[in-house]
Amino acid sequence: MRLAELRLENFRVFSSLDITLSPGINLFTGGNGAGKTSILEAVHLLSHARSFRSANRDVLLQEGQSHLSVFGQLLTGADVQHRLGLLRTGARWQSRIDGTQPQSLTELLRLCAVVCFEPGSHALISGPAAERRSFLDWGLFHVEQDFTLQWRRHQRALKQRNALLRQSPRESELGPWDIELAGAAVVLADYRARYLDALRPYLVGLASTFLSELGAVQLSFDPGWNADMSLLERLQQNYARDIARGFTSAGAHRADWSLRFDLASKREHLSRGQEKLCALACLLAQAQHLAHTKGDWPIICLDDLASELDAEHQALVVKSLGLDAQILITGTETPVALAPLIVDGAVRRFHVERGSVTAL
Ligand SMILES: Nc1ncnc2c1ncn2[C@@H]1O[C@H](COP(=O)(O)OP(=O)(O)OP(=O)(O)O)[C@@H](O)[C@H]1O
Repeated sequence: MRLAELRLENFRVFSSLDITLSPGINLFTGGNGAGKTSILEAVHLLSHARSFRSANRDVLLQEGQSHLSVFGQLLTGADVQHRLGLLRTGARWQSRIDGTQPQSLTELLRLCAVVCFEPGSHALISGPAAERRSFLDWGLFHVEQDFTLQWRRHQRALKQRNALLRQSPRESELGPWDIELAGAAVVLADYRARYLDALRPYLVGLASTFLSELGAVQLSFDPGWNADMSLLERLQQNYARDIARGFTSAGAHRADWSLRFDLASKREHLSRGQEKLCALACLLAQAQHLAHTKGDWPIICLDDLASELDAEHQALVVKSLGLDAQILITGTETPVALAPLIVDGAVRRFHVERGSVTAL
């Protein structure tokens, strides 16, 4: 899929922006604070309904303005066209698909898939487990129709059980919620384990290309509870502890996964640059898997590529990008790895300067 056009109004430094994007590589260069990352942030917003740099969507609104909009004309691999919009008026956010308001924002997010590598992406490797869970869950949202339903069922059961735990319940009162929660958690764990299995060949390939010095890579999955007993038994065994703490201590909400290299057995053995390459391998593996399962590449955003990776790794990354994928890259300078592609005319270049963008 690709964005043919991106329009922004009152989005961060951009009062008004309207750009036509190439279906292939798009490069945005400009000085610090020009607004390059904000363009990728807007594209990411159409896919995730949140920014990758702040949990607070209010900061996206241009200082002093009361409304903002992000509009994208999306073309899918099957040549289907959609006009996607996210609007904020006052404190209210609304979504639009082809001019009408969908029943839920999920409909819009399902249409547009964007994978984004940015300076904070190393959190996927070194950050909390929640980062890695949402990586799996985002991929599953796009490849498994039923996943969202199951995820919501699990969230509901967890919320109810936790609410009950805070009221010092009798053990018998927890029973029905244990059954509901354990049932939903087992389904989620199964989805997640299978998804990680499906990613494995892509991830192993990319990780060994980007990080060949670290030897073979192993992937492991932790569903969020020990396999020595069922989750239902575990929940029952943890009653006293869960009631004392007021929350459920084991289950799919504690799931995690990890990558381990033969020659760097602990995560702490990785340099910051290696963590970033590892995260990039995960994100591109997710993009490749999505392309092969859905027959359509997600849009790939690479923020500040040249300052994140050395020239050798930039070249490896550029080589491993899907030829059919739309790619948006930012940088204060042109990344060296893109120079040959620019000579071939394969890159559409834009100059960004404090809130305005010029196609070069
Ligand atoms: N809500 C806002 N309203 C107005 N301007 C904003 C808002 N949020 C950020 N800015 C401005 O937008 C610019 C930041 O843009 P962005 O982070 O996209 O720049 P960049 O080109 O990626 O910079 P760098 O190369 O330094 O990372 C800054 O000039 C900042 O002051």
